[in-house]
Amino acid sequence: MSLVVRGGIVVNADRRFEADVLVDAGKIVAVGQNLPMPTGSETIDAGGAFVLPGGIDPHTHMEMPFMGTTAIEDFESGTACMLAGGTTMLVDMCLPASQESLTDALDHWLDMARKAVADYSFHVAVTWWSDRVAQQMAACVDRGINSFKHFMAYKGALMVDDEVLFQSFSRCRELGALPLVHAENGEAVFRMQTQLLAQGITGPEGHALSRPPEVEAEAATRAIMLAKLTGVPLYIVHTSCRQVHEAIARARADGQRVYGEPLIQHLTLDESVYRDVDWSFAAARVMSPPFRSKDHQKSLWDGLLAGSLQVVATDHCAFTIEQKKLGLDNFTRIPNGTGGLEERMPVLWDQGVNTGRLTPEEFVATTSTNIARILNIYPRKGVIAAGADADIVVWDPAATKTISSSTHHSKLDVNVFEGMEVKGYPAVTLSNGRIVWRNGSLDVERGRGHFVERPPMAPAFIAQALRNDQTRPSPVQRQVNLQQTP
Ligand SMILES: NC(=O)NCCC(=O)O
Ligand SMILES: [Zn+2]
Ligand SMILES: [Zn+2]
Repeated sequence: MSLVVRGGIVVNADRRFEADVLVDAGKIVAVGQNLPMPTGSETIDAGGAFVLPGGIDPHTHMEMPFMGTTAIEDFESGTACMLAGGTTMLVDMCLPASQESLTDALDHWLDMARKAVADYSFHVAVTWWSDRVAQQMAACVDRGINSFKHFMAYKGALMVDDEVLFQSFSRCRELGALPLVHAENGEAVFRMQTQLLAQGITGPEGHALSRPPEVEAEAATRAIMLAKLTGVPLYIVHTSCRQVHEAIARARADGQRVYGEPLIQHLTLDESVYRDVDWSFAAARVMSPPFRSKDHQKSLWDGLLAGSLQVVATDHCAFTIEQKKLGLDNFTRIPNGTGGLEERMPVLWDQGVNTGRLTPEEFVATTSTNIARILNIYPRKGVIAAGADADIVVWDPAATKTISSSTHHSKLDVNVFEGMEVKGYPAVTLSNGRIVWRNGSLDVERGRGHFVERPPMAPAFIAQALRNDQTRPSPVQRQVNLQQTP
């Protein structure tokens, strides 16, 4: 069915303008003023509100098996709650176990995601290495995956060493696929955890103490150098601190394509939570990297403004208080992860746009357009333009809401933004041309989401390939004159 979003101000990453948006068969078919209405089409009156491309959250963990339990958000509840907050696509982490085939894991994640109510894609993790993994990476690329995740932390579980990083980054370069890293030195974390436990520190404060910014900075710098050596762009997930932001900015100033992804949690919540006397309150906020000081937060905001950090994500990984209690007497066993899928856009608008840190255009860039470009799905996603998927948010900058676990749509029993008042909220969300959120209620259908295939060789890779070619090592041609050799 066709519909028209009338009377709004379209905001794309490059500009804003008054326009109607005509939608048919799940696609935007025209953007302009006084568009003719096809007979029988529905009208959504935007009433002067902003009309934005739907958000893309490039970092989530639905149903993730982790630390002896499984994250409770599933693809149905996760994609539903994100629509309520204006996000219309997520990219989840598909995690093969050690020795498991990457394509088998991809099949498993595709199967779990069948119930999604909105669009999704996957980064596939490389958790071990062999020639078979190199072949399976190519098979994943053939199936629409153009990014591979590497964990430099979680010793004894997902963590990989420098050999795997070097091999996998090199393979990514051959395939035109983007390597992602969780940058924390897992060995240093493990040693510090052991020391802290020996000192009798067993509560959630130990989590933050065992993962200071230095463990993140060391790993991020190492990954950046390995990306330089292997000639591949790099994406650093959950960039949480000044040191990593500065390492990314330095690398970019030095001609490397490195992307940084702060989370909405790290931008707005600080480390004081881990010293709360209420164990459940502190444990609910345990995630890696941990929340940081206000100085680090400022650096992340500055990075978004400067363009040295490009994307705001959530790393939505939902564990209930009951699940967190696995670590009641040992912080190293508290399942790591927090939620944010539904809150990312409103909190970023409230603390970014309403404070003048971001323009509405920069808000669109950091929640949608930049990641669509990085993941090579632009302009299908990330823009309000003819031909794009009709993932559209009518954004009311005057709407207010107090965030609470009692009203959110996630399966979680806590909300790390509990009590936060935000101004700026989605009035209507369209997913593939269908109204899925209006007047504060969801109207979603299990299985309506599509797997979004992402082709390799994004423009950054084509440019990088040229540079790699021009800087290819070459042998010295020598004339060997045996007669003159003594
Ligand atoms: N971030 C976190 O604490 N949990 C999810 C797994 C990961 O991304 O490291
Ligand atoms: Zn991580
Ligand atoms: Zn994650």
